[in-house]
Amino acid sequence: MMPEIQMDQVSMRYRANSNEVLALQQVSLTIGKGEFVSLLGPSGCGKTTLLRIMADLLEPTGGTVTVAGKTAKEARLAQKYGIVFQSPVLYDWRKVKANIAMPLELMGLKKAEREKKAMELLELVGLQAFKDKYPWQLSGGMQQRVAIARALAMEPEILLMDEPFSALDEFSRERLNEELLSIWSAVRNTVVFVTHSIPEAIFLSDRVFVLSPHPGRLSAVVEIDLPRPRTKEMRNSPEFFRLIGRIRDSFEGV
Ligand SMILES: Nc1ncnc2c1ncn2[C@@H]1O[C@H](COP(=O)(O)OP(=O)(O)OP(=O)(O)O)[C@@H](O)[C@H]1O
Repeated sequence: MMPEIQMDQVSMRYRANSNEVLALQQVSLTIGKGEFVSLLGPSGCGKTTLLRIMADLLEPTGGTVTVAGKTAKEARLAQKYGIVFQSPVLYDWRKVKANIAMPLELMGLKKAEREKKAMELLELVGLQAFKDKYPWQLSGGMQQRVAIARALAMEPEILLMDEPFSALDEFSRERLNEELLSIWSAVRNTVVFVTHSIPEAIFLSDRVFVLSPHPGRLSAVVEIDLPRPRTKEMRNSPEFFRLIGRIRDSFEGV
């Protein structure tokens, strides 16, 4: 496995007024190129902090981060990242296709190239029929698919997703999990997915990094040996329940 993201003894200490919070304590991990991993843990364990450090949106107070042999900052400047946030950050005044084409426009691509690429991305996320709608005319799940398509527009080597489906109902969320895997099977980049849902982390990932709070640290790494492609029937399999049990156990004693 070729390493894509390496974190060595990464710590993050926040200072708020006179209080200090140790959000991450000496986290070391390696994520392989083309791997799908989840960062899983209860609220406040430092998942978002860890993701932001990977993306160079936040500088750690200790430790080092290496991304594809570069520093996180170099990787950011080389546009290695696509990011999807919890609530889709879309431009309300732009139609769906124009939202997806936005990064391509900023890169100075010609109109014909932008159109072609935007249509490919719309097809990838199954939203061709909605290309001329405005974001507010779509459901929450569809908006998040637009945000995913836009994050993929620059063909990022790494896709960082911060609880992208947590605002959706359980049914939409499970469907979006399946759709995300089908998109990923076409793209096959490295994905780091933040969630506090154990079944979501299992269903999606090759490996699950379990974090525990106060201070935030890596408490377990669980290999998900379910075959791919993953199917919804797998959610009811004994293997799936065994993995849920294993991850629950790794939280105990925290
Ligand atoms: N800017 C900040 N200033 C001070 N403390 C912060 C700041 N950001 C986060 N923290 C604290 O750091 C810890 C980790 O926060 P973080 O948001 O990374 O956790 P999380 O696991 O992503 O939580 P959630 O699932 O609720 O989003 C928490 O105790 C939080 O209160």
